[in-house]
Amino acid sequence: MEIRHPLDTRLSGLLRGNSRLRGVFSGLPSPAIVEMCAYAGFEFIIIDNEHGCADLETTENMLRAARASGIIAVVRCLPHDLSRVLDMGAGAVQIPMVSTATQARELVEQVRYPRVGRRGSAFSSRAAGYGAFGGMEHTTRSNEGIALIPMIETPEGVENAQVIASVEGVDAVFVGPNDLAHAMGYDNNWTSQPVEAAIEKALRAIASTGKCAGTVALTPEAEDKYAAWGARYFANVATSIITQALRKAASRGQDGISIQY
Ligand SMILES: C[C@H](O)CC(=O)C(=O)O
Repeated sequence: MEIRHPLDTRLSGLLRGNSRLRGVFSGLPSPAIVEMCAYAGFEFIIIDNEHGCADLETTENMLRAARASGIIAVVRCLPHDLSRVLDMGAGAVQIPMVSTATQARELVEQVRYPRVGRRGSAFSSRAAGYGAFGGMEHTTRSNEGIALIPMIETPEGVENAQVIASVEGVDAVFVGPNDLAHAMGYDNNWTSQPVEAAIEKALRAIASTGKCAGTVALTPEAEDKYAAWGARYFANVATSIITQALRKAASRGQDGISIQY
């Protein structure tokens, strides 16, 4: 019998490659949405534990659905949830509101076991196969394979994009355009010129370090524009896609309006 390791470490390798990666944020607390995104053809899903109502148990079941269906799972969570999210088997974590290299280094400490960082041990957790893949095997697989993706969402973060991306142990940096627009005083108008200029500045700075840059891309045109600025990791928003499709169906195809996220 072939046994699949519960801790999926594929993303860290892909982030070091050259190809574009496409995924979706999902605020919906459901293993079914994970499977739907996998069967739709997305490479990754960002299980949202910053927003939405997914609790930790549902998140663990969503990680199981990802492993079974083949899609890569990233969990977006706040730093104080990192320990439990990693123990339940997240192979990639995306952390909001990182504005300095010091904050990024602190996240590396939380995500990596000693001697690299100071993550607490739970070698009988799901991530370690409930002990079946514990010990040094688990330490090495986790320290080398878990992808850490800080999110830049403030003007300070944009200024520090290069040093944040340069932190050893950071695998990619994601620019959150909506929060950045808010922080810059443009409400959620992240297509306004000054916000676009800040997104471009951050993406170019991240890419200049050789680390993978990511952001939200809702259309192929947007993806191509951000790719020209150095991005390679693109996330759409599942709830918006679904609502938009439902609205179109409910209006018998009349209402093709694009939904904000
Ligand atoms: C879809 C996400 O909430 C993206 C994000 O954080 C943003 O600020 O934009």
